[in-house]
Amino acid sequence: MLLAIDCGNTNTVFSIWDGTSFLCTLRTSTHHARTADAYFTWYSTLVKHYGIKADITDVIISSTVPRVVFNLRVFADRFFGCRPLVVGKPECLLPHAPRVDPGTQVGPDRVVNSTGAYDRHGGDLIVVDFGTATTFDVVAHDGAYVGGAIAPGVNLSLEALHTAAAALPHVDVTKPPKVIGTNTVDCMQSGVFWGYVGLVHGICDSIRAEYDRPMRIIGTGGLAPLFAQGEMLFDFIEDDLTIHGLTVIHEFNKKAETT
Ligand SMILES: Nc1ncnc2c1ncn2[C@@H]1O[C@H](COP(=O)(O)OP(=O)(O)OP(=O)(O)O)[C@@H](O)[C@H]1O
Ligand SMILES: CC(C)(CO)[C@@H](O)C(=O)NCCC(=O)O
Ligand SMILES: [K+]
Repeated sequence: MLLAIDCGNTNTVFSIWDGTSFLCTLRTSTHHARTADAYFTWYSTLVKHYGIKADITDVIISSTVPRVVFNLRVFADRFFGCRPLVVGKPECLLPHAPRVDPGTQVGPDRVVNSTGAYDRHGGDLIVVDFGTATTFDVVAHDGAYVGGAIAPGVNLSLEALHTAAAALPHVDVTKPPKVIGTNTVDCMQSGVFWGYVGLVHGICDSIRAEYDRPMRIIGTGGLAPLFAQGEMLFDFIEDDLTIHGLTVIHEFNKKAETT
């Protein structure tokens, strides 16, 4: 069985894939100081809680935080006796190499999202991921990541408002009842919610104008469903795109090993 690990700047997701379906998905905050033993304590407690019989033989990791990879490697080696595949390392083969400026280190999550989206939908896509950053990944007709855009994440923007302005409270993102807010919280939520709706529309329209073929748009990340509410931003919404992409890359490497 495969343990797929998606480490973002805010959250880390572990998902167990038995080759047909995901047995469980576990989420924790990302901390570079978390040790291999701490990962295992957390992991084994939850796996036991859910009554899952997981015989992990393989581990694949995508990490936007380079420092966490060391402890995750130790975790894989110590508890599952395996050498993990790490997306972005030379030994981890990709079905489609990114086509970007020389020397660019594309975020592994963006490469993995592109792979997962291409596997499900074919090429000519824009993948919009609402994580710590809001990223736009352009997937070419052949499945390669060929660029995109990086904007501040939704929660980051709300946090920045609260941090920089003494009179602005901490608020959670939600769709406000109206655009014209009549109290501080509604005004902040309006600015961020409608601001991001406009940002996603604007960037996707501009990408489409710059790209020479029709494109479909896929929304992913925890906040995609919120932004999709009645706004016609996406052709598809997928909550497991990054983890799915990891299973595709793992499969690709397994096949390459045996041929
Ligand atoms: N299934 C879900 N339903 C509702 N909210 C969710 C869900 N998954 C995540 N969230 C929330 O949505 C936000 C975005 O989650 P997501 O996992 O896409 O990115 P993140 O973990 O914030 O960022 P990163 O992946 O960069 O660490 C988070 O604040 C998270 O608490
Ligand atoms: C943009 C983030 C932070 C989104 O998780 C990540 O993909 C990243 O660190 N990227 C590196 C730069 C790039 O993708 O071009
Ligand atoms: K993510």
